[in-house]
Order: sequence, then C-alpha cells, then structure tokens
Amino acid sequence: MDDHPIVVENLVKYYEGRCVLNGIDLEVPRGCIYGLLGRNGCGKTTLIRTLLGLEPPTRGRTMLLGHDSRRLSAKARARIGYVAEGHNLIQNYRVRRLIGLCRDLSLHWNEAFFSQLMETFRLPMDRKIKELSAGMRAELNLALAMAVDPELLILDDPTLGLDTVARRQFLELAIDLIQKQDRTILFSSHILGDVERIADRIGIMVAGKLIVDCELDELKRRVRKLQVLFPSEAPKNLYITEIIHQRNAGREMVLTVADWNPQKQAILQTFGPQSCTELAMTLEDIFIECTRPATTAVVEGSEV
Ligand SMILES: Nc1ncnc2c1ncn2[C@@H]1O[C@H](COP(=O)(O)OP(=O)(O)OP(=O)(O)O)[C@@H](O)[C@H]1O
Repeated sequence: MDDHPIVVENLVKYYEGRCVLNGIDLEVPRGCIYGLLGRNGCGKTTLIRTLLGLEPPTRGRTMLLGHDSRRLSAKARARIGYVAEGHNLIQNYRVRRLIGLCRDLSLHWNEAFFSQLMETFRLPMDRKIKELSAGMRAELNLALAMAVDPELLILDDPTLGLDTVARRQFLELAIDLIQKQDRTILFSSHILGDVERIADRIGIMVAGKLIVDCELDELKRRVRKLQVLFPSEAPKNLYITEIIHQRNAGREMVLTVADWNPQKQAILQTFGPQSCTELAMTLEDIFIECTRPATTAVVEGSEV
C-alpha cells in the first residue's frame, strides 16, 4: 500500500440515480506524476473529491496514503495538498492574511519553498482575494497547496486561468517538487501539451470509466495510427480487435488501433494493402481518438 499513495477499488458513484463513476480501479505509484484526462463532465472532479473524502462512494472504496478516504485523520490530511477546481478562497481576506492563516493552521509549512513560489508568482500581498485576477487566485492556491510540503499533491485543473508563462513556471515547480522529494502528484487538466510535458502516467476517463491507465510512453507505443492504401475499395471490417477508430475514404483507410502487434499486422496483410504508413501521434491525438463517441477500446491496466 505504501508504494501506492492512491488506490481506488471498484469505485461506483451515483448522483440522483445517475451513474457518474462506473467501476473505477486505479493504483498510482509513489513518485509518479499522474495526468487525469477526460472531456467535460466525464467524472474527474467527482473522482478527485471522492479520493479526498469529500464525496462518499456509492460502492467500492478509495485509499490515500494507506488510509480509507472516508476516515482520513488530521495527520494524514496534513500530508496531502489539494487544489480544488475553481480555486475557492476566502474572498474578503487580503493575500497576506490568508497566507498567515494557512501557515498557522498547517502542521508542515515549508517556508523556504513557499518563498520560492512567491518569488515566482509575485502576488500583491495587500490586495483582497476578491480583487485578484483568476490567474492570481490560481497561483495563490497552488502556492498554498505546495507550501505544506505535501507527500501527495492532488490538483483539479490547476493551471486553469494561468497564462502561458505562469503555466510553464508551475510545471517546472511541479517537476522540481517530485524530483527532489519523490512526491506523488495527481492532476486533472484539459491542456494536453502540459500533461504530455510532465506526466509519466496517464488516465483517460470516458463517461465515468477509466478507459486508459498506463505510462505515457507505453500509451504512445501501444496506440498506433496507420494510413493504409488498398488496390480497390478499403475493406469495411478488418476483423482486428481493439480498433479505436477507423475511417474509410475510397481506397484509403485511416486506422487507430490499440496494442498493434505482429498478429494484427499479419491479419491486415491478408487484405493485400498496397502501402501502410504510420502517422505520428501526440497525446492530444490519442486523447481525441480515445474519447470519440464510438470508442469502445480499452487500453488499461498495463503494468510496466
Ligand atoms: N453534486 C452533484 N450532484 C449531481 N450531479 C453532479 C454533482 N457533481 C457532479 N455531477 C455530475 O456528475 C458528472 C461528472 O461531473 P464532474 O464534475 O466530476 O466532471 P469533470 O470530468 O470534472 O468535468 P469538467 O472537466 O467539466 O470539470 C456530470 O454529469 C455532473 O453534472
């Protein structure tokens, strides 16, 4: 359990009779930066809130740092940093006062690291929270979450509202934190380039299910996009399993497939293609293919 600060077992969550988390299993290893992806409303925030014990599961359970999320002690909570989506902070407090309050309340406050963050973000200490821009609020929230020197940092869309420079600074800080101290980070984001830059493990959720859960390199190795040209009309059905997406246009077929291997290649060859060219894929391409409405393929559980 210690090697996996986040454990999710068969998690099911219903809201008003509607299933929003549908049997999620997940283990995030220590020292990992886990990027949680998914289209709007697929259940990322609900999963994160359940992990933190802010929402009860309907079935299954979640564990943080070896403790059941529903019974996290104050001591365990002190080892976890959390930035909620939307950056809710006490609006009438001035920045300086809020920082003081958080410093007083926290069991572990890393002043040196916090000063480094404030040096980076340069926030106006005497301004009220409600007078800050959305980006400034995001920066303050991040700084406060990181300053408690968390062993586990959970961030729900943390760079929402940050400009390009601030986003890059945040990503560098996150990498710093993880490399120096072997901490674990789980973050959700819609900015695929950022995720690709820092995450080493990826989860992709579709309609409450975790359809992808593997290392980023592994995901890129396993999901292939092929442009295949046939002498006559491209066949409608290749009888190859785990096709994520297939688009036919006359003699041409563009195929996105999980777990491309020699057996599948041999099946393709029986259809006598003239040429088969592999197309480069970014994480964003893979994400788009995996979250298309017709997608049923699953790329998960690949323990590397
Ligand atoms: N308190 C709630 N009561 C009822 N339904 C809810 C509640 N919270 C979330 N939902 C629903 O659960 C589903 C998942 O929402 P959630 O906020 O987890 O998605 P998300 O992936 O974080 O979306 P986004 O990327 O837009 O933030 C949505 O259909 C949402 O409307």
